[in-house]
Amino acid sequence: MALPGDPLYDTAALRAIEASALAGQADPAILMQRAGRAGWQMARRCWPDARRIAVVCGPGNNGGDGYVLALQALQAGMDVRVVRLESQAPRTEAAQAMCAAFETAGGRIVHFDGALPAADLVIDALFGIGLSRAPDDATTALIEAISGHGAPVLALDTPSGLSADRGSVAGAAVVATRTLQFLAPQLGLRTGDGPDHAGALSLDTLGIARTCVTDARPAARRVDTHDLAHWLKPRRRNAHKGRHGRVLCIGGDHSTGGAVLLAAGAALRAGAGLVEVATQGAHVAPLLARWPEAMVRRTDNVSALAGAFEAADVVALGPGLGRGAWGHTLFEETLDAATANDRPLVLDADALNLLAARPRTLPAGVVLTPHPGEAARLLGVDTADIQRDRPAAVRALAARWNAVVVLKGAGSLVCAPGGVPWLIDAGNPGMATGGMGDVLTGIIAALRAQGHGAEDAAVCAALLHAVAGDRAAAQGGERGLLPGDLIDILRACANPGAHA
Ligand SMILES: NC(=O)C1=CN([C@@H]2O[C@H](COP(=O)(O)OP(=O)(O)OC[C@H]3O[C@@H](n4cnc5c(N)ncnc54)[C@H](O)[C@@H]3O)[C@@H](O)[C@H]2O)[C@@H](O)CC1
Ligand SMILES: [K+]
Repeated sequence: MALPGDPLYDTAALRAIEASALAGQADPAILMQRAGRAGWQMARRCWPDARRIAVVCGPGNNGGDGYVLALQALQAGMDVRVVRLESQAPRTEAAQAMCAAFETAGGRIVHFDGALPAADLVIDALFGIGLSRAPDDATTALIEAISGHGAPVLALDTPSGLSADRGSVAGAAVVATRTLQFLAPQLGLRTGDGPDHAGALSLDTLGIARTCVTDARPAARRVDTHDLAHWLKPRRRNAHKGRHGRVLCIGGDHSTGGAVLLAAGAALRAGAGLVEVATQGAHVAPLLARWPEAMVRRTDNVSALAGAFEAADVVALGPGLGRGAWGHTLFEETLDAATANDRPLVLDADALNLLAARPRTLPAGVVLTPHPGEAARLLGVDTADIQRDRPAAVRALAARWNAVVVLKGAGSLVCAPGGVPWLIDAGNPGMATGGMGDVLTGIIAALRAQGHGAEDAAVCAALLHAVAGDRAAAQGGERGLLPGDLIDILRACANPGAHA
């Protein structure tokens, strides 16, 4: 069956796509011509009333695209200025040719002196996928002038200064109104800082053969609401509760009982057949009052759980576990028992911190759900290192722990060892609330219990979580969004097709 989602590419893959598209082409500048023309058509379509066009050109082929666009605009009778730093005259042969053609046609080039000319539209053709270092002071001033101009900004290929691979910004990057990507979609525009800089996204494949793209290895696959149906099929009519799996949630030390309550509720609403909770004695009654469908027991260690552990199809460990003696004991004993009984595990929150502090080999099929801070501890680096290159971080985590990893945060990434990461860019800032991760853990456990493999359960759960967050935010706004609001709406989202 075809994989769900849309592939996204990094710079290496885009270079390979370009090389295969150009193989056998007599004119290597053909793609630049098409890119500049596509940019001008997009500008006309989106801003038909713009008459004064400022085109900021850099020294590479992205600048070359800008000169082609500038010539097109000039020939259409617009008032066009190309603006560049004095030190950034075109350096590639193709860009030099496009610049010469613009000048020959009477086009004007001005050097940036701290301000851009008055314009109805600014074209950002400073850097594309060839960005290789943080911009210096003069370049930063130019980037800030583009973003602060006030007119709409159309970025060609990439908002200048943003890493097309990682979605990170070293120093400064253009904030565009729209970005027109060339050849194939870039991962960096969809993760990290990318969405805040790219604005609306468009793609022009520049007329290349489809196989040039399909032969390249994607850097990630992006899944969205409509992909839920790939995993969440209608149930068989003769279903019974035993068929939908049994989840055991372990956690909720004193003062953090709500975490395991949320995980259990999410597991129920994501369709687990049976949910059992092992927690501190004080939480048994409140948990039963909120979720009478759950089986709740007090526990001090796994031997007290014997039967529950063996009956469970999946064990979720971590929500509210804490790092005290109680959490420590349950952590060690659950991992021993899961290894001995071959039970799939979902590890979250303090189970991840305990794992980082006491590394051990994990049994097969584990799902880890770190936020960037937990991810940093699991790799022994700083949180900033994780955020600088989230795609590399999720791959490294999956390889280091031989587990499926959900790296949470804006643009969540899910990766199996040696695999291509999945990107979930649904979700919203309202979801940055304590307890949201517990809901995700419960959903993963429920899907795992219903028979999905570790990777399928993790990516589908992360998507379902984000979609539920967006639906809940659409109803009542982002500020004040609570994990419980997601649980309330989860059922509607977990039955795609039933509620069109
Ligand atoms: N790769 C492709 O498939 C195609 C590329 N085209 C365009 O060409 C772009 C790639 O061209 P290039 O490889 O020439 O790269 P860029 O034009 O993106 O930038 C590279 C140039 O900028 C300089 N540079 C990089 N970072 C800098 C910094 N921080 N401060 C100052 N200078 C810096 C480099 O020394 C080099 O001269 C694409 O993004 C796209 O816009 C299009 O013409 C058509 C197809
Ligand atoms: K650009």
